[in-house]
Amino acid sequence: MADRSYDFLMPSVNFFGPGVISKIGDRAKMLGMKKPVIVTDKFLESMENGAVQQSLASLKAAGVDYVIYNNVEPNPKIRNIKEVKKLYEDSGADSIITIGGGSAHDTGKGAGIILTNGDDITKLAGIETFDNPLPPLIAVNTTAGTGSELTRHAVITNEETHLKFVVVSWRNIPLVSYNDPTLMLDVPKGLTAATGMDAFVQSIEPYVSVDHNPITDSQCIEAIKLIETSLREAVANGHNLDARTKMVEAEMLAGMAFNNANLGYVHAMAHQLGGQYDAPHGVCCALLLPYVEQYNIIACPERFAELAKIMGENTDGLSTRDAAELSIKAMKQMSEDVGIPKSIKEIGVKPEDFELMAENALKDGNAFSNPRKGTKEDIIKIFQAAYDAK
Ligand SMILES: NC(=O)c1ccc[n+]([C@@H]2O[C@H](COP(=O)([O-])OP(=O)(O)OC[C@H]3O[C@@H](n4cnc5c(N)ncnc54)[C@H](O)[C@@H]3O)[C@@H](O)[C@H]2O)c1
Ligand SMILES: [Fe+2]
Repeated sequence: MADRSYDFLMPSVNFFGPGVISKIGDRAKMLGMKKPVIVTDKFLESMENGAVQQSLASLKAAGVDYVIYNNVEPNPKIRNIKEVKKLYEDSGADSIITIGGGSAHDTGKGAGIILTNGDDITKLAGIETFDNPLPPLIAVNTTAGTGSELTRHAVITNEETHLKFVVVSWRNIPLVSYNDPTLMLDVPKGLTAATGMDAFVQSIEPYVSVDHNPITDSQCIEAIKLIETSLREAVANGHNLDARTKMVEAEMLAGMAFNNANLGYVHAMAHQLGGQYDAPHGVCCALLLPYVEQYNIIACPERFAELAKIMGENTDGLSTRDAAELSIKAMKQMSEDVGIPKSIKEIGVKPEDFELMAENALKDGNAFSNPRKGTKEDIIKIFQAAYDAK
């Protein structure tokens, strides 16, 4: 473990539970918001009685004016944050409300960053790279999920270079976030699986990260237990409110854990697949997870043996190493059960891109907390293993 001094970041306020969204108008007013830009996409805007329509009704009832940006794209691009900035300035807005999954929140954070810190966000990749606070930001979360509604990360894709980069700052943490599981009841199976696997990976990577501490460990352990008992059910039976609620609790715990203990090579490599092929983030993470962690086992076998137990494997009488291997088996089983494809080949990844993606993965901010230090050749081998998987 690294030295024992660390900052610990928590969301300031998260309103949690069925129906909490109905109060957003009053809260926005309490925060002094007069005209927020609503950052979302057309699909979410059109959902009958969905997160956007419920939020707008509540804002109207509270007398809060708004303008809508409805062009959020998955793996949000620099053009998206510039469009939000322009709308904000042209309309005389004073705040931001993001409604959606990680892409909506990161678009809102990215726009907030360039509104107060200059136009070129590519210069701000890294940790604590800017000084000025973002405009007031509320995040209404509709996936379980990235945890972006409460994290200090903004993940943006440069559409010209196809590089996905992360701007990390405590100033990115939304002032207020909403996690109302009733907004997630109609998330389709594939999206439930992909976003749930993202939360799963975000509870495993901080657990084995070099930056883990007892607080993040407890968050990871509880998140994994919740995911083990509820993700399969949420995929099989989306209208099960109990399973959806547990998945939201899990994604929040995972978000808080990686906000502090950071991630690892799964995310560093998944960002390359997202940037290069515009592939869904959770699917990329799930496809890489067992192969990265197989590589990581020798760095902390006892942590992986503990993971196996937490995931419900019977490790009685096994050596630490054999128990650790069971955690990899459990990761693969979870992916298979929720219907994730088997290999990165199936999502169109091309081996000729491995070398460049490996180079860039090692520069990604998430690479530094990985428990085993790899070379470019190691990362290429991991991509190859995830490609050959059957
Ligand atoms: N900032 C962070 O801390 C952080 C952490 C992990 C991942 N991310 C980033 O977040 C992005 C992925 O976010 P995501 O996985 O939440 O997906 P997303 O935000 O990209 O949304 C994917 C799709 O799901 C739809 N959708 C969202 N909510 C829905 C609902 N309730 N019902 C039906 N459809 C719904 C959206 O319209 C969209 O088309 C990636 O860019 C990833 O890199 C950010
Ligand atoms: Fe993630």
